[in-house]
Amino acid sequence: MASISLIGVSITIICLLILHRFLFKKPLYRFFRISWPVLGMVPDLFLMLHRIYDSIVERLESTELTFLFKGPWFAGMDMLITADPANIHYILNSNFSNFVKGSEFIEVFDAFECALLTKDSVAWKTQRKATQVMINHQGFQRLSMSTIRSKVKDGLVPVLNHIAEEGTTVDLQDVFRRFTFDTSLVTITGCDDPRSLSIEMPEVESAKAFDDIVEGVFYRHVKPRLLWKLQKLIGVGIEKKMTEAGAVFDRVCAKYVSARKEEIKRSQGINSSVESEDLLTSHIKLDTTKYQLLDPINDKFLRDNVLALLLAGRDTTASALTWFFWLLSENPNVMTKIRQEIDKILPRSSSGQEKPSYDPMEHLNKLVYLHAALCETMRLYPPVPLERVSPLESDVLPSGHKVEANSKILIFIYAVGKMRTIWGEDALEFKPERWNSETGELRHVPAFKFLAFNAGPRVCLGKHIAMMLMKIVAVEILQNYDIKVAKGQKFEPNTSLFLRMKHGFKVTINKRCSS
Ligand code: HEM
Repeated sequence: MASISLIGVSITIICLLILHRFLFKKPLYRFFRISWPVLGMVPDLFLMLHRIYDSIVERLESTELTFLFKGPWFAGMDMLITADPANIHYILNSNFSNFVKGSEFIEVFDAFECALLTKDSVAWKTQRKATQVMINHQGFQRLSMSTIRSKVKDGLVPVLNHIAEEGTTVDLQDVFRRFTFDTSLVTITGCDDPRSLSIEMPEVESAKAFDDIVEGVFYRHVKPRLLWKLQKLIGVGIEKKMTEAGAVFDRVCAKYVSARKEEIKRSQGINSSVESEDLLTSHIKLDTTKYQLLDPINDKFLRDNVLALLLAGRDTTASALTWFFWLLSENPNVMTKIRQEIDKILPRSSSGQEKPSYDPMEHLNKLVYLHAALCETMRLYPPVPLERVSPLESDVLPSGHKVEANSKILIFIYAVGKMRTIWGEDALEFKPERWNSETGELRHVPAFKFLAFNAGPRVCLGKHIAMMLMKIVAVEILQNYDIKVAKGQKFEPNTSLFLRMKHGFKVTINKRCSS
């Protein structure tokens, strides 16, 4: 009886709060404060959905960087949210073996079941070692560099030139997502089909399927487990879309796998020194005497890894590039400084010229201010905004918070870069200078303060390639084009696995006169 009246009181208060929000168009309070009977903090979550990231940032700042989000009773949605570098260092490094992705993470990411992303313990260690060897392989590095350059020349430049000539507006975020999709597809599968970045901007079935899977995985994170499982069972809503997308991906990937297997068969014994090698080929050729836990004979193993590598490389770099060009438009002095550095260090190239005027390996590392501006972008807008882990055994974090075995911990990467206690009073300002020393060199920043690429033993394996790709694109655009942001847009992050711009990034483009 008592609990029924508690529910009644909760519902009445929530209705009043919602009414207040709609009548006065502003929230009663700015961040999660109240855990309601039965419903936990879900009403607050609902009221602040339109500014969820900033609400969590404010709450973290007011609670010494860690707080417990309470979900509804029995929904299994309680989670400890932290942005505390001491906790993060403990979880991702000093007590790494106790913090795993966990069984619920694997359920949520079931489309990636056999991939490195979902592995823990010994299986993760073996697979990470194998993937690291493949990514560091000279053949893959060569393929990545030549693919990025050719996609700039044959994909990006013609599209930017076309937009400039037509004088129309384009969504630069969409352009970058297409660019990184096409680039990743070649370096991961060895296939250059379909090409999503062209003047026609075609809708590509596999890119759409990929988006549906990512969207579905995100909703599984925020819905009660029983609800999405039920939706999956009866095949409705986003779960239905995910199943259909999985089938598209199975079909497309089977084509890539058989093409690579054919190619390997054809080239057997012909050439032992590999000029360039995509990651799918490296997976098929995996030495199972060395990596006994891996199963390259199994097509599902290959398919899940292709999908996970696309996930790792596509939206991450596209997101960082989008926020980078927006921040430059807001900070023209930074843009001028980057252009001056490029002009000083790189020989001038004209847009899309046949041979690059610089050697990426030799010259790009010298662009320290550009490097700093990219890091500063990802500090404020980390492409992967959060990371989820689960303790194997109950533990106490350096902040004093107790965490039970199998509970959920959310490392809120988005907040880490915004905390005044971590980055100083100017934390919200875009200042690439904070990454450079007085002599202009790159300053060392502890990985647990700058988490965009994760930290500790599970740090991103594609960081070097991602930085090269972003620098090549940035140089090409800054040397040859002026980007003008279209008026009347709102710039805010969406809520997804990746930090995209919710409404896109519409710009007009002018070609710069070469001096
Ligand atoms: C700006 C671009 C990128 C950012 C911000 C980024 C960020 C991250 C983050 C935060 C993680 C940890 C994910 C987790 O454990 O849940 C991660 C892992 C990983 N990343 Fe990246 N990434 C980027 C580009 C790339 C690229 C281009 C590749 C591939 C060539 C790549 C390959 C990987 C792999 C294989 C892992 C899994 C490591 C492991 O679980 O041991 N990443 N990345």
